[in-house]
Amino acid sequence: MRLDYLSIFPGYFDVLGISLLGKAAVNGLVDVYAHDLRDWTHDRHRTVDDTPCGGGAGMVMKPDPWGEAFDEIIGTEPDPSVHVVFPSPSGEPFTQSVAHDLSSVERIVFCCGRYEGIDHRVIDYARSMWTVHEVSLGDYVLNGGEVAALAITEAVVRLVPGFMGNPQSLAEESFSAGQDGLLEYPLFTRPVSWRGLDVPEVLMSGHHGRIAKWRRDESIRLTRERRPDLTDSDVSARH
Ligand SMILES: N#Cc1c(-c2ccc3ccn(Cc4ccc(CN5CCCC5)cc4)c3c2)n[nH]c1N
Repeated sequence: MRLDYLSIFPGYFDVLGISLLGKAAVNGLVDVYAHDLRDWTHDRHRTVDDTPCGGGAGMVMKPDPWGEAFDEIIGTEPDPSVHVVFPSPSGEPFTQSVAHDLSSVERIVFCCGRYEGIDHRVIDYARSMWTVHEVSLGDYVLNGGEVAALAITEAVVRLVPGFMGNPQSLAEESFSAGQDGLLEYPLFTRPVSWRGLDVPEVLMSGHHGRIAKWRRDESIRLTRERRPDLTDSDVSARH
């Protein structure tokens, strides 16, 4: 999998050389390339923004540098196998399902906007050439797309076959299909007693049926308390 990042702050992506992602890069599972959008400007100030047409606050990212960067990094021929991700406050929700779909893709290009966003013609042009995902991490405001691109990267790459040491742990996670969309149960490890707090006895019983039931009940309880939106009527009926 090749990952490209286009940003006026390419240094954000230095972190991708650390930990598991660094290991994946070393193992050849993932190739990471960060690009400075200003390398495709031609004026003395390396300008990437301008005032919004129609007025309004802030600045908008000019289309020209993006177009020239696309030509050099991706190419000038349409190729639907290239997936271009635009993190955006007005994007569709980024979900585990989207992460799963992207984990089988060979090439992803992250376009990280700043200011008030990117001239919309850049997204329209990208849609005419490649497969585009305009996604939002959630209902809160970031200052740009870089942090979102890092989060999306981690969510996607950990699903790439061969990346995680123990693929079984992926199957048991919240939001993965196998859990009925329920939140994960509480986790415990040794010591059994810590500052007057004990591991629930059932988990030390060795009785796998009771343990499985306790975990299921906890997942249902937590989901009903914290994420009623995840417990549709069908799921509720089953629990
Ligand atoms: N993913 C994701 C994101 C982002 C995100 C992603 C990409 C960019 C590029 C620039 N910004 C800054 C910004 C912030 C707010 C606005 C909204 N406007 C402000 C005044 C009228 C509406 C426009 C841009 C970005 C923010 N924020 N939150 C998420 N979940």
